[in-house]
Parts: sequence; structure tokens; C-alpha cells
Amino acid sequence: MTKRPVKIIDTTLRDGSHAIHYQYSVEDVKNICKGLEESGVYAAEVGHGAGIGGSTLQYGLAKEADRDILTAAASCLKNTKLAVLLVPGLGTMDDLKAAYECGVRLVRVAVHCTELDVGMQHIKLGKELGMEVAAFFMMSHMISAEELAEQFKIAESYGVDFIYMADSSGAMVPEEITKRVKLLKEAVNVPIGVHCHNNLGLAVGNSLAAYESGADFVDTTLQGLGAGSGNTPTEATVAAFNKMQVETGCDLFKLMEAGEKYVRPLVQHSLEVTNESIILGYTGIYSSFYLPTIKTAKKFNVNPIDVLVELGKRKVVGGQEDMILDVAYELSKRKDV
Ligand SMILES: C[C@H](O)CC(=O)C(=O)O
Ligand SMILES: [Mn+2]
Repeated sequence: MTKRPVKIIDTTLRDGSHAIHYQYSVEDVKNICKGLEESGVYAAEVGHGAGIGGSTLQYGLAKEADRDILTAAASCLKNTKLAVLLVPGLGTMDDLKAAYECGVRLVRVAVHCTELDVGMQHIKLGKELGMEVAAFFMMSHMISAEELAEQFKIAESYGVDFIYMADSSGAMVPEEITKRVKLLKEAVNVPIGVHCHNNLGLAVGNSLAAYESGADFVDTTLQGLGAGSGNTPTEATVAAFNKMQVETGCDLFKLMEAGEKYVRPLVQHSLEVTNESIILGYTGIYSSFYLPTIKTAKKFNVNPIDVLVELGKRKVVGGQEDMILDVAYELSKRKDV
């Protein structure tokens, strides 16, 4: 019996940007996009790690402007869709219109899992522009499967084409993924996708569990490059789907070549599961807090694990990166006492 196919959205050039301090060059983007196009992924998500408009002092300044990156990407993509992430408040309606003019045809409107309403106008604009539009629920572990299902239903009523559950902290285990995806598949009629991080070393397993439970899209990155200890590696995931005889439309060997040649040389820090990444997943902290916390803890001469544990207690979410400094400073003062 032929199994349901799965669509791969590769976000090397967006989530991967978190791991290299947003320093992709136009040449990097062209090389990686050519590799993704030849490899057959459904879409390539491109731009700052925090989405279009994300290049700010708070989140980190990008090497290149969105427009230059997106134009470069569009010049190398034909069958693979050019996608962007948009976090309302960081990305604006004008940013989305500009992205469309650059050739972007898929937008994922990313909101905190309880705040879909802030993305309603961006979803509607994306549809008016004729784009494929997804709602992308971040930090999904922070609410119950039932509450998330209610948010999915509202997103469907806004007219999205598909809906994503993002495990932004890499906090979930396979049985949680299974329970959630099955419930979400029952709740809505549009396709759903998952976006996993590898902080507990579970990204591939969780992505496969999501597929087995009915997910239609899976996010991946070449070499697993992404925030925290990275995302679901495209290469290993396609290899696993091949062994499961699940059609991805991807050429494994071309993916491995692209990852080795164009991504591996850019990796600045180990993407292995570390004590710090485990605590990200264990306490449910946003993966993009990983590098800033390690850097700030060193500056204040405190243990990054202690900073992360305290941030987890405070249930910090995206946009609260300034709490890293507060906590590191407070811990350093306690040490002085
Ligand atoms: C803006 C975030 O980095 C989006 C994402 O990749 C996640 O929530 O995970
Ligand atoms: Mn992510």
C-alpha cells in the first residue's frame, strides 16, 4: 500500500540563521537555494531567524537586507517555493508586500501559541496577495493539546492553507507529539505541519512520530543548523522517510552534498545535544535564547545552566530576551554576597 507523501519545508536559511548570528551572505543564500532546488524540497524558508523585519538590535542585525536575500533566493528557485516567516510586530504588512515583490509565494505567520489574533491581518493580506499562507504556532508546548486545537480551528476560520505546531523549545517527547498531532488532525481539515528542535535529541524521532500521526508537512534544516542544538536534519529525515517508503520528493544524495558543501563550513558552534540545550528542552525555553544565554553568562561569570533554569521558572517567551541579562546579573550579585 502506497503511504501518504510528506512535504519538506527546509528552513536552513531562516532558523539556521539563528545559529550563525544572522550572517548569511547573498552567495551563501544562492548556493544553498540552488542545492535545495536541485534536491526537490517543497519550500525553502529564507530570511532572518526572527522572520522578515527581524534584523534588530534586540534579535541581532543581519549581514544582508531582507530584500537582497530574498531576491537572491528567488533567482535560484523554480520548483521549490520561496517562503518567509513573519512574526507580527517584527514583520509588517509592508514587509510582506515587499517580500511578495521579491518572489515570495509562501508566508508562515508566526505567533505565540495563544496569540493568533495578532496575525489575522497578515494572514488575510497573504491570501489577498495570492500567497500560500500558514499559521505557525510557536512555543506550542506551553498550552494543552485541547487549547492548541482550539487555536488551530480559529486559524482555519481565518482561511489559512495549512497550520504548523512549532515545538520552539524542543521540549516535546514523541508520545506528546503523537497525542497532539492526532487531536489537531481531528480538529481541522487543512493540512498540518510540525517544526521541531533537537535540544533533547528528539527532533527526527518527533518529526517521524508527527508524520505517523497524520502530519502533512515537516520542517528540516541542512546539517540540522538552527536555534539551540538545531532543528530536524533534512538529510537524516529524508533518509528515514526513504527507509519508511514515504515519498518526500527529495534527492537524499543532493541534499547531503549541499549540506556538506555550503552549510557545514558556516557552522560556528557544535550542534550536538549539550547540557545547556537539554535544559532548554527540559524547562521549555525558546531555542533562540541558547547562544545569547551562553554569551551573557560568560560575561557575568555565572553558570549558563543556572541562568536557563531561572528563565524556565519565569516561563520566558520570545521577545523577552532582555530577561537573560537581568537573570545573569541577579545571579552574579548573589555570588558576590
Ligand atoms: C521566530 C522563531 O525562531 C520561530 C521558530 O523557528 C520557532 O518558534 O521555533
Ligand atoms: Mn525554530
